[in-house]
Amino acid sequence: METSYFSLSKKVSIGVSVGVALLLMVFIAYISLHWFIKIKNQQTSNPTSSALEVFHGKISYAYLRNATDGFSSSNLIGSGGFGTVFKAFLPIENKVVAVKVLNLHRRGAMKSFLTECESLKDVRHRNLVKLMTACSSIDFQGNEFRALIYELMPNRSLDMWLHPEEVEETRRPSRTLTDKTLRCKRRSYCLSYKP
Ligand SMILES: Nc1ncnc2c1ncn2[C@@H]1O[C@H](COP(=O)(O)OP(=O)(O)OP(=O)(O)O)[C@@H](O)[C@H]1O
Repeated sequence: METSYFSLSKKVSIGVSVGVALLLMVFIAYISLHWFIKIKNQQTSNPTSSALEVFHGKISYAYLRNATDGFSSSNLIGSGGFGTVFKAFLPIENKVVAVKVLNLHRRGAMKSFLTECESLKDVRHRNLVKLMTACSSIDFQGNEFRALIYELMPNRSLDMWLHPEEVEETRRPSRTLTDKTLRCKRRSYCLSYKP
């Protein structure tokens, strides 16, 4: 009688232990799954941060602002479809670089930023400009700020050598529609010209 009582209590305690262990495992699995989904959602809702993970050292807005003398026109190199390029001296790295500040009001600028971060992160080629790092921050006015930091090409762009007067034009603050049309026409003439 006593033996069967002991074997019953033993069975009950084994059953309870197995039940508790199973519950604990289910709980741990639930927490891990929840945590994994949360991290995954954070990455997709903020693609900039995942794109920037590739860089060893991110750079702050204040640091870039100082390095370009407040993005002064004296440091302006040129401007393109999605932003303006400035020459900057990075004191910690003791290096002169080119900083492309993206104009986020321009449609496609953010996409261009993310694409460049993703595509140029591992590219090392003597004929391609090296993307050193990027800046994803908020400026002093509280606006989103994105910049790409490239190795400075001292000889400037191929465009500068082919059409120096056109590149100088882009440094001017504003161009009229006629100026732009003439520039496009000259470009298409150059492209269609075959010697
Ligand atoms: N790494 C660099 N070093 C020196 N000058 C640069 C560098 N990157 C850009 N520049 C200068 O800044 C100008 C603008 O460059 P940006 O990349 O914004 O325009 P882009 O080449 O016309 O490309 P897109 O319009 O597609 O953005 C170039 O024409 C070039 O003179």
